[in-house]
Amino acid sequence: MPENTTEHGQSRTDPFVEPGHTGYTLVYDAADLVVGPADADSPNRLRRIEGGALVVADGRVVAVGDTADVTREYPAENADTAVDASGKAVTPGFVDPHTHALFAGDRSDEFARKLRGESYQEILAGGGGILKTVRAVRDASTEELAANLTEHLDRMLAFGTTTVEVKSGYGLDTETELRMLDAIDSAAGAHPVDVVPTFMGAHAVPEGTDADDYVDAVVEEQLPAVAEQGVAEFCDVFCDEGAFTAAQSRRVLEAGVERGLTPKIHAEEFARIGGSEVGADVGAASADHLLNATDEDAAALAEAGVTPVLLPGTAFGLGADYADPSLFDEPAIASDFNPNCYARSMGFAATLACVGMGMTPEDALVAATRNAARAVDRDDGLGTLQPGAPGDCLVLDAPSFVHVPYEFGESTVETVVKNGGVVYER
Ligand SMILES: N=CN[C@@H](CCC(=O)O)C(=O)O
Ligand SMILES: [Zn+2]
Repeated sequence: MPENTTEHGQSRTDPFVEPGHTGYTLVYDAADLVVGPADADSPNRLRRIEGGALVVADGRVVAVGDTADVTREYPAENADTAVDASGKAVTPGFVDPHTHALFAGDRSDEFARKLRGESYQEILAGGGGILKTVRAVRDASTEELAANLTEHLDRMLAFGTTTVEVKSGYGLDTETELRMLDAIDSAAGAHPVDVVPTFMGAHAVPEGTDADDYVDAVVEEQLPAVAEQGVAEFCDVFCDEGAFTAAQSRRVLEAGVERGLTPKIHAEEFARIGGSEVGADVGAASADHLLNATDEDAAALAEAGVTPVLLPGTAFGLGADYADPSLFDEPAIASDFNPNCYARSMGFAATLACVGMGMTPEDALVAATRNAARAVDRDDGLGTLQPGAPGDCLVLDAPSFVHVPYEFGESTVETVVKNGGVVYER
């Protein structure tokens, strides 16, 4: 653990410092400091500074610019922590806006079954897939669930994720959905990664249950209990063939809005059944997957200000056609880490976004940071390193940010700074 950091490596909570005073973290001499998306009128997609420096105080970026200029006001010798980034790229921490990172059990057998030709939906219809994980989660204690999530958060942090959304949805009854959300809360409270909790009771129809009856239970029992406990920020639904219809999805999300939960929707993943339209109508923060979305869907989402979240790892793992990013305004990308998509790395998602979906490295980086922050309704500069933004950044063992997607199969992340504290060093 570096000096001047707390148990979890968080920065000291000194009051906001005046220039020249102590109480700040400095990252300096970066070969390629990526501040974030450039101004709309700039010819470049990203604002990048060669030889750049960054200062974080009280958890927020307070200065960014050329190292000589920045260190005149914030010298290295006065810093609580000074990180020499010579020859290295520095980027905002990754925001992963779609995961099912809390689960139990093992579904590696299904990987082999899918390779032999069984489809995801056939496996689900036969009681496997999500339903297999539901059985394992119901059997696990809340402590075991929290420990599982902590292990995944550790790995995600090492891969550069500093904010992650995590869904419930493997309980499918009030007690287990609440236990999942409690486990998310307890793992999150003891971990440097910021965790955004999402209630997803409408993830699958439990075995032996009528779908409409189950939607009644989600709306009348689960949602009120979740809202009363204040343990979720978003409400999500799997709107697809073999899961919930557009009408059922609308009902769940509208009920969530009434209870103060912001909607999200899994839309047009396997079949185009109207999820985008529902997402647009209910004012969802994001519509996710979108493999089968059309121009019309993309236009509806754009008009309603819904962030499209593309999940290239899912298509890769399923051997399916990727979503088409050119349809969408400012798409985000996410890992979709879950037992069906065992990929915790946003760097890998960025590689697939480039190689599989045809995004540029610039677009992939913005998708994994600023646009991903929008998908979880964060508008405080998260996903950028502009002054005022959270002090979450990555120092890469590489000379430019392009190495994030370029070096696939391994991670370029050498140091992770969260709220100004060094929380991971390789
Ligand atoms: N498609 C629905 N839900 C998850 C998969 C969950 C699972 O298979 O366990 C997803 O977003 O990919
Ligand atoms: Zn999902």
